[in-house]
Amino acid sequence: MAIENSVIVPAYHERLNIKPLTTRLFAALGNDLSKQTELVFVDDNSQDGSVEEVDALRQQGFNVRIIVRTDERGLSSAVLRGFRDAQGQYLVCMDADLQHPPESVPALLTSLRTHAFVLGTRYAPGVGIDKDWPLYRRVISSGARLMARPLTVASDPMSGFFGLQKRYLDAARPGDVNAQGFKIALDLLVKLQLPAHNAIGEVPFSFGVRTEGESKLSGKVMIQYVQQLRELYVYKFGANNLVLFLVFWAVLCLYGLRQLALAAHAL
Ligand SMILES: Nc1nc2c(ncn2[C@@H]2O[C@H](COP(=O)(O)OP(=O)(O)O[C@H]3O[C@H](CO)[C@@H](O)[C@H](O)[C@@H]3O)[C@@H](O)[C@H]2O)c(=O)[nH]1
Repeated sequence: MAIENSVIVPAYHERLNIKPLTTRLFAALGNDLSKQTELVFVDDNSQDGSVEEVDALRQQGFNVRIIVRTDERGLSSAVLRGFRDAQGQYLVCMDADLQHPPESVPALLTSLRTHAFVLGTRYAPGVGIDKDWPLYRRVISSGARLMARPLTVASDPMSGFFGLQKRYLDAARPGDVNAQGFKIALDLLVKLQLPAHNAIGEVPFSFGVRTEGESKLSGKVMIQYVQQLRELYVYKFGANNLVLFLVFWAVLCLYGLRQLALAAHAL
């Protein structure tokens, strides 16, 4: 049976998460969907046994493979590499660390049949973010989301759990999509030529906490986000509206200070 769906997982030092993610994903897909779906890890030469782990799972019959990059590092560029290499027309991106539930992938794939882009969202009734996700990450995430508000109508553009139809990516100009940093979904939402109506579907999911390995979010990634935002504001509104960007930056600082003050008050 032809491969229609590719699930792309950027992975750096994620050996311990590879097996649970693979088994949970294919269990959630069930027999029929599993036959049409490949799982592709894009690893940046972790050298932690991830390759052997994937090989063992493939020998057990799972349609899983791993691309190892030796000349590049970074989440967004790893995702783009996986998308380029994918066999399927329906692409899903998710983190390796199980914060994105593999059980929600079938819903994303279903929604992709009728939408060009589907976003896994943590901001919908009945779902949310695990209470153990650190306060400083919540503050950063809320601020980052606020700053992206003028760029897209999507409720959770910071999400790393999303899908798209490959033809829209194929139609983008080479080099148009920003391969730096972590915020690949936001970049694609702004830059791809999506249909005017009913382009974006949303699938609510509950964001868990990582139990194995560590987050790779660093100060450098945050600076890359600010640079990316500046570029996106210019892309969408033109160079003259950079002032908009600065206003939002100011709002973000005030919001962050308010959240910190509230947190300090609660201690
Ligand atoms: N290949 C590769 N993968 C990477 C790299 N950096 C991170 N990854 C992989 O990308 C995924 C997410 O990285 P984390 O470091 O776990 O990110 P996070 O702090 O949990 O943040 C995630 O959740 C946020 C939700 O607020 C998202 O905003 C963010 O984009 C990311 O998806 C993981 O599978 C991780 O191994 C890299 O340099 N190279």
